[in-house]
Amino acid sequence: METIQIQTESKEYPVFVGEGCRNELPVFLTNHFPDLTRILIITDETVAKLHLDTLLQVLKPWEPIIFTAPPGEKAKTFEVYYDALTTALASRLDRKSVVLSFGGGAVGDLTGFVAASFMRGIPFIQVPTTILAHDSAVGGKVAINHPLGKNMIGAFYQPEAVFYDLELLNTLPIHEIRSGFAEVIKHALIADPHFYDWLRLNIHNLNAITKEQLSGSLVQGIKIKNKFVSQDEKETGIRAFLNLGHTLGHAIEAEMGYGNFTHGEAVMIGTIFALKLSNNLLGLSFNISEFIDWVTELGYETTVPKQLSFESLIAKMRQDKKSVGDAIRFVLLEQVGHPLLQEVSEEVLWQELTRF
Ligand SMILES: NC(=O)c1ccc[n+]([C@@H]2O[C@H](COP(=O)([O-])OP(=O)(O)OC[C@H]3O[C@@H](n4cnc5c(N)ncnc54)[C@H](O)[C@@H]3O)[C@@H](O)[C@H]2O)c1
Ligand SMILES: O=C(O)C(=O)C[C@@H](O)[C@H](O)[C@H](O)COP(=O)(O)O
Ligand SMILES: [Zn+2]
Repeated sequence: METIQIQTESKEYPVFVGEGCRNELPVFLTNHFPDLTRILIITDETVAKLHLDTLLQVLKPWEPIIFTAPPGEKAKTFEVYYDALTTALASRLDRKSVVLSFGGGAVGDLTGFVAASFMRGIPFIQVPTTILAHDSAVGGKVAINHPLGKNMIGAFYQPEAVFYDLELLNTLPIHEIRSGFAEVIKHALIADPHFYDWLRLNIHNLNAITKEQLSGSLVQGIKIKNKFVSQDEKETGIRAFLNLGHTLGHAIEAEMGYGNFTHGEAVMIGTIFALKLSNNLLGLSFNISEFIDWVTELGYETTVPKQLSFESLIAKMRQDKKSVGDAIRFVLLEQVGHPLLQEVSEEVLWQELTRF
């Protein structure tokens, strides 16, 4: 088992990564929460069916309360958030209780926001079950969606610990592996040219990725995320670089209807778009066609879905959290490993979308 220590301004906490690391939960709970009253597990229907028994075996002495959300982005609605809070209240959670997220990024984002807002904040622990969650379970961005924009209602609220048990990833379908791996590629592009080259040379089939390749990629992704989050917890500066591919990616997710396009697959299209902008506006010399060939081999879509209009995508991008006034800002690359945040005019966006 590997431990990565996350050090933010508001909290320091461990991320345990390894097969079977869920078994360390009881010792952690006993040591860190001697007065623990109740545990509320927030999960989703799919994860509950596949893995909840395994977790309950470990947490048996605490007789946890369970709230089961619908799978995927449907977990990140105001209604589900409200229902989860109702369960917390009806089950008489108090400030000595712990909320535990058991699922992917959607469940994690929901759970974190429940924990952040219940009684103005009670502790929470992340037990992620997707590849994507190497990103979402770390760093404390918690949120639900609004029809007008992704993750628009939320908080910065760090977990007490992350138990990333890689055994739980074995049941992921290929499109979720692909979605999660897009954030691994993003982490490499913004921070680590050697890691990026290694990925491009070694990863050609996401169905056949070895355990060592996967755990190595996830650990490296978490370390890169930590580098940004530890210096800029609340995204006043460099944390925004973790948003490479997300300006267009979030607009695609919202316009397609949340859950109809996976987060990572939308981010990959957004990343290709940002790389093209970087080549055209910053003189980045990046071989886009080679990149597109590689990610096509991995099964990613590489263009904006035909049914989406540029007007509506640009309107959504205007509402992105990185926008200042009406100015849309993109994370671009000067080089692999050297990101920057740059305003891109709507006129340029329109031109680039037209030839994308
Ligand atoms: N907070 C952050 O920093 C951050 C970072 C990246 C993404 N996100 C958010 O995370 C979400 C996407 O994350 P995700 O893809 O993990 O989300 P998810 O929770 O929607 O999981 C994806 C799907 O996989 C299923 N699933 C989960 N674990 C499984 C398992 N072990 N086996 C089989 N199926 C399983 C889920 O039921 C769901 O249908 C988005 O809402 C995105 O905005 C947040
Ligand atoms: O942690 C961050 O910061 C990120 O930007 C990570 C992203 O992968 C993630 O999708 C995040 O939820 C996006 O944040 P948002 O502020 O653009 O909603
Ligand atoms: Zn993301």
